[in-house]
Amino acid sequence: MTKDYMPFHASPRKPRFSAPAGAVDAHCHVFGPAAQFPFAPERKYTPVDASKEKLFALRDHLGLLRNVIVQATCHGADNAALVDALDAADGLARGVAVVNADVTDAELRALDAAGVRGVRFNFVKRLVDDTPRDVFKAIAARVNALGWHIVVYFEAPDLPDLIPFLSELPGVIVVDHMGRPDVTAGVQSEGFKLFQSFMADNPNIWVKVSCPERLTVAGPPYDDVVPFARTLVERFPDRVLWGTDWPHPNMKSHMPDDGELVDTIPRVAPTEALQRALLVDNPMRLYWPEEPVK
Ligand SMILES: O=C(O)/C=C(\CC(=O)C(=O)O)C(=O)O
Repeated sequence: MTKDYMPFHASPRKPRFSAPAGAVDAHCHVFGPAAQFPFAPERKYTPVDASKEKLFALRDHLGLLRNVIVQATCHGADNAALVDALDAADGLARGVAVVNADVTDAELRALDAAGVRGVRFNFVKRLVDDTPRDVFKAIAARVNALGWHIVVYFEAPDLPDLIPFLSELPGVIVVDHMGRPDVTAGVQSEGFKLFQSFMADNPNIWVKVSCPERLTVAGPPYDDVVPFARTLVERFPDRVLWGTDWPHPNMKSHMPDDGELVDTIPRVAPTEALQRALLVDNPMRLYWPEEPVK
């Protein structure tokens, strides 16, 4: 395990907020178990095992119904642990994979059959080595043909450089963790305005209003992050997703209580209509389009 790695919260409290029926945790991970699914040799961190059983128990404890499990960098492009979790989820989980340029069409089809609906491109330098943009473009075209979308993870200072590239990618693009704004700069900052105009100019850009625990400087209950998420939910109500980010790898300041994270939802989505869009309608449209939402 990475030195000083913080394990996930052992006993999160029950949220006070009751999520609407059918709510989706649209950003979470499974790690290992390493004995069965070894971590990637090129990884930048080694986490504590975070099993599918623990993830599904947390889902139930928090009053959520479904998960979108996102491949994390510690497993590289080996999606075996992700597929194992999808197989065990009884249709209640979908996945976002990581693939290399040499992935075969048969491997992509197998991931699709397992419930993968997106591919993740990671630009965060502490997590990955650089991937040439032509490689990402080629992968994007191939997964677009399967009807998948693209999830991108970057930090706010990298957005100006990435905009031309991201604008060329086909299909829906989902930005992780609000593009990691500097919350100390405030919602009126140039950086956050740029992010919003990027969304306004490109109707295919969606955003996860997730990860207050990583973005905060003030700490729980995340008063400094809530205005950012609320701004995006109110301005782009049909293009926002929410997720726990469990098991919160690489946290340094504190380990969040997942019950408290759920309780930020009514603060970022203050009406029932916004909560339903954020937690049910939007993720269902992207990940379970074949299921009628009641
Ligand atoms: O949980 C997250 O989304 C964020 C991560 C880890 C990650 O994304 C990865 O390893 O792929 C982070 O900021 O360290």
